[in-house]
Amino acid sequence: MGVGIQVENLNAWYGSTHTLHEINLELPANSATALIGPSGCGKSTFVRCLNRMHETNPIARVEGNVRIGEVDVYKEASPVEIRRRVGMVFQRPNPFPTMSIYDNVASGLKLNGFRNRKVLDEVVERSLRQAALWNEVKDDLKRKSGASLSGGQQQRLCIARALAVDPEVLLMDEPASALDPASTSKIEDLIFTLKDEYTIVIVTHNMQQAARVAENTGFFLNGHLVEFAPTNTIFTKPSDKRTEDYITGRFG
Ligand SMILES: Nc1ncnc2c1ncn2[C@@H]1O[C@H](COP(=O)(O)OP(=O)(O)OP(=O)(O)O)[C@@H](O)[C@H]1O
Repeated sequence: MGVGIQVENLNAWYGSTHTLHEINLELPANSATALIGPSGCGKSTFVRCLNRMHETNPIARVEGNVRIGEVDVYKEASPVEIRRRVGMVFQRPNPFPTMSIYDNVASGLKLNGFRNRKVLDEVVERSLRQAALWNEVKDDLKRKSGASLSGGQQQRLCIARALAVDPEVLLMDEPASALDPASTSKIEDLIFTLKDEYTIVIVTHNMQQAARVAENTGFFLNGHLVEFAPTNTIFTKPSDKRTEDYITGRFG
């Protein structure tokens, strides 16, 4: 099941550059939230703070509180534990190129010491079905490598890999921006069905995509969260002039 995310007074830096300023936000469980805003406004930095990826950069720093369900991300859990609970999918599909499709999906479990073949088989099938890829790859699971799939299939493989460790939250940083329209549409359909079981945060430059998949949308500008509201409100009656200027294409 997905869990809610609470963010309080979140600030982030790269070196001495203050990149995120006092972000306060509550993301409901089992829903999709879209994050929009012009390039460089801090969307990726924000999602990377949710699963402690930000701190993998030696010059990066975070202050503030993030709760994923009941867990205080920065005080009560290790980065490894948080990254198991909070899966991530990136703009460019990044399957392990030399591993088979099967091993790509099973990699997280194997890393955690799972060896039971039957359990692994079940998890691989379930994850590939959830990612709507099973039917396309089931006959070549151990024969084909992750890199031999099309871009759209690779991205669904990465989604399957993220789901295999049973996360509660799925962060998707522009997951469809490198894909063609048909593959994009598959990813959007997937987001729609995955919401039943996971809480989803999706960074997107595509406002139609935000409108199609997300219940709520947050608009970032220069490291500030300008507005957070039901997606329909953001696109039809934004309360801040800057949001209106952005969605009507006056800047960005
Ligand atoms: N590794 C890094 N080191 C230093 N500064 C960084 C790093 N990554 C991002 N930044 C800076 O932090 C700010 C926010 O970047 P971020 O990637 O979070 O924005 P974004 O809204 O996701 O942009 P885009 O839509 O182009 O992906 C930018 O000014 C960027 O230059």
